[in-house]
Amino acid sequence: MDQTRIKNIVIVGGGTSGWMTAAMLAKLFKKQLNITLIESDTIGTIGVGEATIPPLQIFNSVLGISEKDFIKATQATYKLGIEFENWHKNGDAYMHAFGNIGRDLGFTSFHHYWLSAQANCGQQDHSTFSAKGFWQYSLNYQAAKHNKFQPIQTIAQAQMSGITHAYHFDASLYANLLRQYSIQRGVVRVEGTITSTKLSNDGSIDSVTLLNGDCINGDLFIDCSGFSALLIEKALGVEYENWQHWLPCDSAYAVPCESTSPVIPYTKATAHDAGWQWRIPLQHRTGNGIVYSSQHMSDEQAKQHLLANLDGKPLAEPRKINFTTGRRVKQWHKNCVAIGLSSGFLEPLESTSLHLVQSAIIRLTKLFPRNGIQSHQIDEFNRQSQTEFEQIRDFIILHYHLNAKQSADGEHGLWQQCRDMDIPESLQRKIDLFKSTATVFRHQDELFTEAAWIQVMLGQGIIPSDYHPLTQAVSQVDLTDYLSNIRKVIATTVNQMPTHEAYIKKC
Ligand SMILES: Cc1cc2nc3c(=O)[nH]c(=O)nc-3n(C[C@H](O)[C@H](O)[C@H](O)COP(=O)(O)OP(=O)(O)OC[C@H]3O[C@@H](n4cnc5c(N)ncnc54)[C@H](O)[C@@H]3O)c2cc1C
Repeated sequence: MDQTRIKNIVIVGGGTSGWMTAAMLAKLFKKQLNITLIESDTIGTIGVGEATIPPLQIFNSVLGISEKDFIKATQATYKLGIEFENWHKNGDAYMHAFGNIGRDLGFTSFHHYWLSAQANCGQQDHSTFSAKGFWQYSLNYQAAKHNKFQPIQTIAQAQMSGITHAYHFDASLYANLLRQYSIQRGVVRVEGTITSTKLSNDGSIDSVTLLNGDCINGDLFIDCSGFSALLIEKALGVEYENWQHWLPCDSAYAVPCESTSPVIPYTKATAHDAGWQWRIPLQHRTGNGIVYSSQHMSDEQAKQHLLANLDGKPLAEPRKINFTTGRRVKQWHKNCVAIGLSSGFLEPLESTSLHLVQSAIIRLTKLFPRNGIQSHQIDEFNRQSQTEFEQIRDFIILHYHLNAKQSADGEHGLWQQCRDMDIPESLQRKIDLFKSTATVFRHQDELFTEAAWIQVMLGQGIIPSDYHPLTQAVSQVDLTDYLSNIRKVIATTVNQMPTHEAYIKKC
């Protein structure tokens, strides 16, 4: 491959992915790179993507942006998990709360002890040991449902972990913050619309040309152009692997509404007949959207459903977004790396897109070419990206597949279709193992934790038929004490926490 020193970086797109990439490369590589970012005011950004998962804290901290500054600049709130309403059956609710649940004993995860206690509890204590009772052992869940928040690392006296949090934030304010940050560190911002891309003889990208005729050359191009995938697809022809047969929603309407009090510290994802609706509480407004399958719901029905189910007055007209779930077959091809929506899109259900942006940036940084781009670097980048996308895909399919919902269109309805579909073998193995032994195994770098998988599998109605034999090493009396002690510790801790709103006001 080319032995040229990689020095001139061109980022195409100024959405969240473009500015996150620019900010991190400028911070880490300092003056070693000349970074130019091209964004089009005429085209604008997608303007959604406001719920995150915990690792974003690390991203901000590497950039040196304090939590306090971030919360102020982006009107952010804290997020302790996602509540799934009507996903298993209408009327049911459960939460994917971040962080651990209970306290493991040795190598055996907490939920095995809880299942053992549940199996032996008799009639008298059924509320404590019903499936819903599991969340009494989640500090995050209890804090979320009591509208409390405080960063707590550990509860040392009980040897339990503390609060694990992410954020809800205004995506355009975050992009503004990172734009200022990047420009201060030498990133050159060019406003303009790209009309053509010139390729070199070896098929890599030589330059892009703007509507005003300016031509911008680069050694490495980062395609952050969103769903238009201007470079990776339109210029280089890299294919897209369509996953709609597993994740059939393909449309959304988004609309902000006035915020309501209290500002809750969790996202709500409420299933409806043909998809689901999100509620993302920010300090100054609530972000809402409806995600649906256009085969099962018309645009007008979706818009009306969304507007009829807002918690406050709408602040704008609902905006339509079309998407195709799937992934770019090669996210790095030649001298072009696709980051953000150009690299693929999974359902927004578990708020994973910005995390995928973050991890692609970290991966690119780790594999960053010094003298010329090597094919081994490209292959490793693509291998890791594929694994990551597939693991997250499986977790999201789990929510759709394990449902016991009735819908008006019966066997032709979305939920029946999702129940009946063949799922990836990797996911089937996980479900089978949990059903029969309550065990969850994750691959080393897998994003979603054991606690996350357990909550969604229990929440979606799996009752494991067995649990780990090591639970039998603890007497029934000790087991009861151990569980009641955890419940007490959590209740006391939550009781002492300030309300979410009070904590934000102090930021
Ligand atoms: C319905 C929905 C809900 C979502 N919810 C979440 C969520 O809760 N959490 C989460 O993490 N993610 C979510 N996402 C994903 C999230 O919105 C994106 O990952 C994030 O906004 C990054 O987008 P982007 O920067 O890749 O693309 P965009 O924001 O679309 O930016 C593309 C940029 O490229 C520029 N551009 C395009 N073409 C040209 C051209 N010809 N010339 C010059 N510039 C050009 C545009 O002007 C823009 O600046 C959601 C996505 C959807 C569709």
